[in-house]
Amino acid sequence: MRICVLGAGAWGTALAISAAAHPAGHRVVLWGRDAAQVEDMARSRANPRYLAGVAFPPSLLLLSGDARVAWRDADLVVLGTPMSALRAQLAALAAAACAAPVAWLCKGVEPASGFFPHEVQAEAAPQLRAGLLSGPSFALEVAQAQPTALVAASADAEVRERLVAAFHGPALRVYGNDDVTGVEVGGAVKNVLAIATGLADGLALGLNARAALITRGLAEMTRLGIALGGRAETFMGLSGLGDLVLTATGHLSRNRRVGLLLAEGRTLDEAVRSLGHVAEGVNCARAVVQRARQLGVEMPIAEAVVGLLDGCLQPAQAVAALMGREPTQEV
Ligand SMILES: NC(=O)C1=CN([C@@H]2O[C@H](COP(=O)(O)OP(=O)(O)OC[C@H]3O[C@@H](n4cnc5c(N)ncnc54)[C@H](O)[C@@H]3O)[C@@H](O)[C@H]2O)C=CC1
Ligand SMILES: O=C(CO)COP(=O)(O)O
Repeated sequence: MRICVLGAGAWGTALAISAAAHPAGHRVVLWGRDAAQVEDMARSRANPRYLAGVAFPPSLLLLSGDARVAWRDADLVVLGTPMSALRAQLAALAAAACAAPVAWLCKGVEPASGFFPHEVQAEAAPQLRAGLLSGPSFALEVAQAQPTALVAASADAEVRERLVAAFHGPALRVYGNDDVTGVEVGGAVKNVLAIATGLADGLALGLNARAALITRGLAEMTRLGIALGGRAETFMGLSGLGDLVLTATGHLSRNRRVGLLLAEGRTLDEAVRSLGHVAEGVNCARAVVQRARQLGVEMPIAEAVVGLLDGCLQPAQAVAALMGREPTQEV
């Protein structure tokens, strides 16, 4: 299969490495917008800026310049860019009449519209055959071929099958799911919740607090997802509970790291700048909460994260606000 990955950050590069090493012998092109970075990668056969210490398989092709040259022969186009690039990339693919299935990797909500990725696609590029990959997957571990399970979500069975054929392999299990809304809500909300657990851990609030945040956070994610049309069981799966546990507890998470840095007293700007990578939870927390409010869905943990990010709440006030809520039923 000919696979084109657009976006040479951590996750796009990791999946390109994984696909290029696949026993099926896929022909994989990794496209990056920064010509100098792509030149360096082609020379060093690695992406030290985003994935230090991982060598590229010999067959991986690197390209920059006109993205159409990279994807025009592809059987599958993968968008390895953040949420902020999604609308423009989809519109460009649709305008150039891309016939191959397109799958995005970004996890979040568009800040201006409050749209989840499939809603952006429905508006910007409805003619594309589309889907996404999600689930608990730190880029570095996938690039190192450590065992990982992902979800390929699409309403279109052929798109799901294409994603499975492209990526399912010895170190990567890829499960299909037609609940696109549920999978996307899990991926977006877990990033917001990871900021909360990072903050709690940074403040040394204890393991009980972390478990409470994860569990009640899962309840918030599930309430929002069901209100948007997702299925309850999706939130108990890889893109829900699975990715929430990984991101809320794993030291490789950028979103969790933002919470840890805020707990140290760093400003949000300092925290985000020090990452050198995108932290989607920072960009989309407010839009997630606004979407929930419109639907009458209660998300107190996500609301507290927004208060912290906006500077309206200090960490101790956020904890007091959550602990001071009226007693209520668990379910
Ligand atoms: N890193 C990870 O472990 C995982 C990341 N994701 C998601 O994948 C998305 C990308 O994340 P990362 O690769 O980690 O981010 P990153 O911060 O490592 O890299 C982002 C890349 O996108 C490029 N980019 C940004 N805007 C662009 C545009 N308009 N056109 C072309 N390239 C553009 C940047 O130059 C950079 O190379 C995010 O939504 C993230 O939540 C999902 C699963 C795992
Ligand atoms: O989505 C991820 C793992 O599944 C990566 O999470 P972070 O963006 O917080 O690093």
